[in-house]
Parts: sequence; structure tokens; C-alpha cells
Amino acid sequence: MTAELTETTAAAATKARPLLEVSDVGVVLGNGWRASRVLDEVSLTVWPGEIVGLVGETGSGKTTLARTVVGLARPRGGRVLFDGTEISRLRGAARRRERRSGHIQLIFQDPLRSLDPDLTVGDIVGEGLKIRGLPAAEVDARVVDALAAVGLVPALRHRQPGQISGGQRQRVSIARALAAKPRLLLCDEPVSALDASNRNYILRLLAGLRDSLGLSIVIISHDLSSLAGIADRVVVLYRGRIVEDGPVEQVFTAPRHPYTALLMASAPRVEAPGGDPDGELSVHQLRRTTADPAPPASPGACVFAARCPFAVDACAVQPPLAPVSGAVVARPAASSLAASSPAADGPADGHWTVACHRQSAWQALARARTATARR
Ligand SMILES: Nc1ncnc2c1ncn2[C@@H]1O[C@H](COP(=O)(O)OP(=O)(O)OP(=O)(O)O)[C@@H](O)[C@H]1O
Repeated sequence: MTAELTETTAAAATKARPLLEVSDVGVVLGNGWRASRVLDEVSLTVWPGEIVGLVGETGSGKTTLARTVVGLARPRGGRVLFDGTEISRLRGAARRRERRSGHIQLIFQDPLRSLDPDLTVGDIVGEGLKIRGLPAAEVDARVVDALAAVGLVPALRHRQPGQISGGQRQRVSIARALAAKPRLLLCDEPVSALDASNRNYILRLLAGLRDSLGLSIVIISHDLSSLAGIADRVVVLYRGRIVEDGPVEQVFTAPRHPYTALLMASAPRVEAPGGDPDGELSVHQLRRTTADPAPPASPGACVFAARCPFAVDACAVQPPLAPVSGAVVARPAASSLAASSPAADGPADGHWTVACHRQSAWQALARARTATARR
């Protein structure tokens, strides 16, 4: 990896303000009667050098949030700031300039579909640089450099996507993003199509890029266990709303929103360092049954109320994200990688919020429920 690539991105890590600030963003997709509110009052902060996991079931709005950050979806209300500049209002030439800067790179879920099968790896990685008018020799050097950064040999640049493995294709996607010298990577399900060994390789690679380049990284994932080892912070989306946002160790050890707990209970196995497997709640303790009282059904009700077994009258009103009560928030230390992150000493410490009226009450109620399926 060249010193130049390292310097450009490491500079971002030293600044004492968030790299990305999404504030109260709403997004409506579709038109007329098919229009639907896909994001509602979403706020997300990513600090220099921080790895943030964005989780939530399918359709919760994760991809839409990433697309909003890069300007592919237009927010209706709210704003997106990148390094202090409001990018959500940029139009025309200013928007094109921002895009061409390459500072924010979106890495798509399915590399086979997102990489042009007719281009060589070299063309794919260098495409954006050519569009920006860089001389051929510089494009070539940066392509080789970016491939090396993801552990691929230079000779691979003569192959086409169909001639390399799935893991290599995902590395090519990351190399393409790195060639633009980004400061923020948004990775949409970067490992969901990969087998276990490639998954671990890509996750370690992303963590290594954060450490060596000071990159900020948002990893969108269904798979909570893949985030446990590398993310500093986890943000949980449910039907377009953030329901919990906090240090990965605390959230995965003692989730404060019943939906986060349900996600964790549904996952194959999420190992939070210091976690207590015996204390974990089961899916059956967290799912509504016909025996539970009917949840409030007003239009402004908590977004999770209809599925929540602990909903009470107060849940007829959507709770705002509020600091977790009584929590002692330690510095993120989900892994040695996370603990050594530039963000771990930064202002991201101590931030743990949850949107639940019953944040202090539902755990005891859940434990009192039977841990096995009702017959
Ligand atoms: N162009 C569109 N028009 C209308 N609705 C859309 C459009 N694109 C997405 N949606 C809807 O927006 C919601 C959020 O979609 P999004 O892809 O952001 O969710 P996601 O959490 O990334 O899901 P997944 O994990 O399956 O990728 C979904 O209900 C989806 O059907």
C-alpha cells in the first residue's frame, strides 16, 4: 500500500468531528398510492476510523439509508453532512464534484451483478479514475496498488469477473472503491454471498483497512455474528426507524430494545465478548403470542408495537431515541481490532440510545415467559 493512499485517508481520522452525520432523514419511495415511507427520522453518526454495523431484517431500509448517503435516494426532510458539509442539498455541478471526489464509496452486495462481466478486473478497478481523467500510467499504478491492498496479485487485472472466485470478486469490488481514495466505505451485505473462510477474510480485510487507512466503514448486514468481531458500534433499524444504537459489546450482551433481542435470538449464534450464553433470551420469550394483550394500533404507535409482547398503552406513541437508562457505557472493545480503532478514544464513546418506552421493564417480563414454544 503506498504512503500516498495511507496519508489521504488517515488525515480524516485525526479530525475531532463526525465524518458522516445523518440527521432526521426521511425517505419516501414510489409514487402516488404506491409511495411508501421507507426511512423515518433516521439519524446516524459515523466518526473517523469507526466501524458501524447497520442491522435489521429485510426491507427495514438499510440499503435505502446507504443510497441516501451517496445521493442515490433523495431525503424528504433532514440532512446528510459529510465532514461538515451538507451534501444532501448539493445539486448539479456541485453534486457531480462531490461524487467525483470519491470520498464516499458504496460497495454492493452481489459483486457478480455489480461488476461488468465484459470488463477486465483492471478496467473495473480503474474505470472511475479514467472517467476522472487521470493519466493511464497513474490509473495503472493505482489499480495495482488497490489490488495489493485487498491481497490480489497484479496479474489478476487481466481476468474478467467470470474468471475469478466469488471471494476474489468481492475483493475486486473493495479494490475499486479503494482506488478512489475514499474516506468512508458503505458496504452493503459484503459477506452474505460468501462461504465462511471468504467471509472471515473480507471482514478481517475491512478491519485492516480501517486500521491502516483510518477509513470509516459502515457494514450493512443481516448476520449479526459477522459484526460482533469487528464493529465498534451497531445501529438497529426496524421498518425505517432506528430502534437502538450503541457500542457493539453492550448492545449484543444486553440489548435494550426487544427487537434487537429478537434479532439476536434469531441469529445462529452471536458471541459478544464477555457475553453470558445462559442469560440469553429465546425467540419464544420475545415473540407475541395470542395470549398477549392486543397492542396499541394507532397510526403514531411505536413501530415495533404490533410485534412486541411487552407493548402497553404508552406504546401508542412512537418513543424517540433516548439514552439507555442506568447504563455504564464502556469504551468499545468488541475485539482487539475495535479496541485499537482511532474512534475508540473518540467522541463516539458513551453513546447508547434506544427507542423503547419499556427499555427498563421488558427484560424481566421476558424472563418470566416460557423459554420454549407454546403448544
Ligand atoms: N424504488 C422503490 N419504490 C418503492 N419502494 C421501494 C423502492 N426500493 C425499495 N423500496 C422498499 O423500501 C423498503 C426498504 O428497502 P431496502 O432495500 O432499503 O431494505 P433493506 O433493509 O436494505 O432490505 P434487504 O436486507 O432485503 O436488502 C422495502 O420495503 C422496499 O420494498
